Amino acid sequence: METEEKLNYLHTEFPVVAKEALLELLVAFEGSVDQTVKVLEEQFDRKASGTFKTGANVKKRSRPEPVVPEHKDIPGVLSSLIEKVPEAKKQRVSVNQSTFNVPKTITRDSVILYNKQEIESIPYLKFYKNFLPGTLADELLDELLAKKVVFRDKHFFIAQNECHSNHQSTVFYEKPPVVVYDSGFYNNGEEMEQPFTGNIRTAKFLIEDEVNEVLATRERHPLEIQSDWSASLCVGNYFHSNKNNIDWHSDRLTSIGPLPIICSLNLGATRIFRLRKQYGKPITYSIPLPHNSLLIMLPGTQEEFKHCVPSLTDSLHATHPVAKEARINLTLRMQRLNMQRNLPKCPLCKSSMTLRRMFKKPQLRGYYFWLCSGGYRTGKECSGFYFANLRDIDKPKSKLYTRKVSEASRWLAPDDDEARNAGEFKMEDLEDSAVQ
Ligand SMILES: O=C(O)CCC(=O)C(=O)O
Ligand SMILES: [Fe+2]
Repeated sequence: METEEKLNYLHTEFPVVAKEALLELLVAFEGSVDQTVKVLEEQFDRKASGTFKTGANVKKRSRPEPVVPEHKDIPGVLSSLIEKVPEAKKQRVSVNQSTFNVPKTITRDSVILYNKQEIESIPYLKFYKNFLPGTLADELLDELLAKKVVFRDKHFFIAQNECHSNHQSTVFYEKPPVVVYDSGFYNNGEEMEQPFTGNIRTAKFLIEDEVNEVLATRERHPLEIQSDWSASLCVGNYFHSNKNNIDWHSDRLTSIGPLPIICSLNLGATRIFRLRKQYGKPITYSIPLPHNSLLIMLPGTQEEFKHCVPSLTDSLHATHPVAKEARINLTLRMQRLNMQRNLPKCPLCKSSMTLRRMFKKPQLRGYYFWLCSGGYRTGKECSGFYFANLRDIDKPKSKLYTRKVSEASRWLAPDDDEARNAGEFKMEDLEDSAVQ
């Protein structure tokens, strides 16, 4: 049988498993359909679209069995399946100066990370399968599926063209927000924010405990939050089907500050989440995020990487017994409230400004700056710019901008020798690379 025929056969038998995953298994078993089928049978019902095998614990509603979070890599659907591949064939992949110990590449520029160990080979990530007690995750999913109407399109402008997102979003807050997330970017002028529900609050407490345990093991950079981490808001994204996606971006720092922690809780269908370094060799990491998985993006992730959820056919790795193709992603974030009280206004047009970090030129990489966001909101482009001086970021009153690069805040990744060795910054460097 030709590979294509084998794949078609496997796909008919296990329609819930994406072809990309089937191909990977097939290759790992050197083309043996029998062996591939054996491994697949351990995790999936044959010809049972959308239904995962739950072993002895088959439940009336085909729900995965509730699991008490142990915060270890609890064996689960795709990951355990891939772990059974005889030889994980690790190789070192060099990403610019960073050398992560990551698993086998699918192509030279694309790596799939399936389990905790593989995902955490990227030092900015923490991953937990079945993070919440199963009943809580299921209830949260049901609750959010029923709240479909509160999720709306986001509107914005790119190069003066009005755009709207291809997925729907909302923002949940602890109480009426002291400061609306991203100066109202998410609510597009409409009342869109929702109060935290009991289930979101419970999930938030469990996530906060985990984050604070992780933080206790790390050294903190002075620009990071210095207190305990506590999520003041939760951005919800609703992907009705595989056609919905979120484009490449890094999360806006304007209200959550530099070096933020963002916790991404996944409910419903398993979709691929992609990460790509902002500079250097363009390797893409693909991470299937199943129902009730938690991905913690540690400080530096937004600075160093872009991420997306593609709508390619292979992005849907598995449907969910209840949600089918629908996926809801909650990202918990902590606002830097004092910083938001002191956000600068554009020196040219007085609009609000967004906080970004330079990454293209090694001499400039790492400097934070403010850029006028007028164009993004209204379509009227404006090039208002300041360097960001974030030294007093958590003080109630502070001046967070400067025109002097010598006063600007900078963060470089620990392995970014290219930037460290790049020499002095020159004003000409700024002219052609500040706006990116
Ligand atoms: O849905 C996801 O996994 C990512 C969501 C995201 O990137 C965002 O809300 O900024
Ligand atoms: Fe994001």
